[in-house]
Amino acid sequence: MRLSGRNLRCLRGGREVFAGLDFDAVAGEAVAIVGPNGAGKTSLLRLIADLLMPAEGTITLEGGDGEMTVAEQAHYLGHRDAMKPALTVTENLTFWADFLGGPPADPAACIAAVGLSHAAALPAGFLSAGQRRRLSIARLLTVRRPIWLLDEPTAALDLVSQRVFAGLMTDHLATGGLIIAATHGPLGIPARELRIGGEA
Ligand SMILES: Nc1ncnc2c1ncn2[C@@H]1O[C@H](COP(=O)(O)OP(=O)(O)OP(=O)(O)O)[C@@H](O)[C@H]1O
Repeated sequence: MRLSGRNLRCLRGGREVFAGLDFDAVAGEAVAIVGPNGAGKTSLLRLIADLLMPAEGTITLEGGDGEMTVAEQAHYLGHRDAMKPALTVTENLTFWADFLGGPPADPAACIAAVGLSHAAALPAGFLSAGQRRRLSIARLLTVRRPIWLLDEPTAALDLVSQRVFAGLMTDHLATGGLIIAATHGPLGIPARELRIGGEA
């Protein structure tokens, strides 16, 4: 599988954020998008996730499911954790599994994988920032999608959780997945750098 972008141009609010941007990511590989604040790291992830339209350029996927869009084969984990605060941790995951479609993994196993079993019955609104992020990471595991698009995924994670997450990313890559992550810090796994907008 190869995900590629060619000659991408991105406009936000009528202003050019970047132009002429190329990228490639292949199965088994992590790409870290780095660059200063406002360079367009989140915007690039949103272009790939089909949440924004490029002003120019193309995004193509070779070796994926030809009947599905890139977005349908991707998980997008934004820097704001998307969850329903009144639903419990387990109910949030069940909701996401239904919403995303496809054969769901066991919610209890996904919750255990991110170390949240003790909070499974708690409303998500009661979770700390790091626990919310761990619940978002559990969403990546509920339904298998080969492309992970991650915006500052390690923000709010303590060192133990960062190591757990690194293990989950390594497993994902080892099973043919690919990861593109916007990050200001180390991702915790080997990653090829895609720098946009010059030095941070
Ligand atoms: N909805 C919007 N309308 C207008 N401009 C926007 C909008 N969203 C983002 N921008 C602008 O687009 C530019 C790129 O933003 P983006 O969030 O992609 O940058 P980033 O590299 O992820 O930044 P950071 O490192 O601070 O997270 C910024 O100048 C931002 O102000």
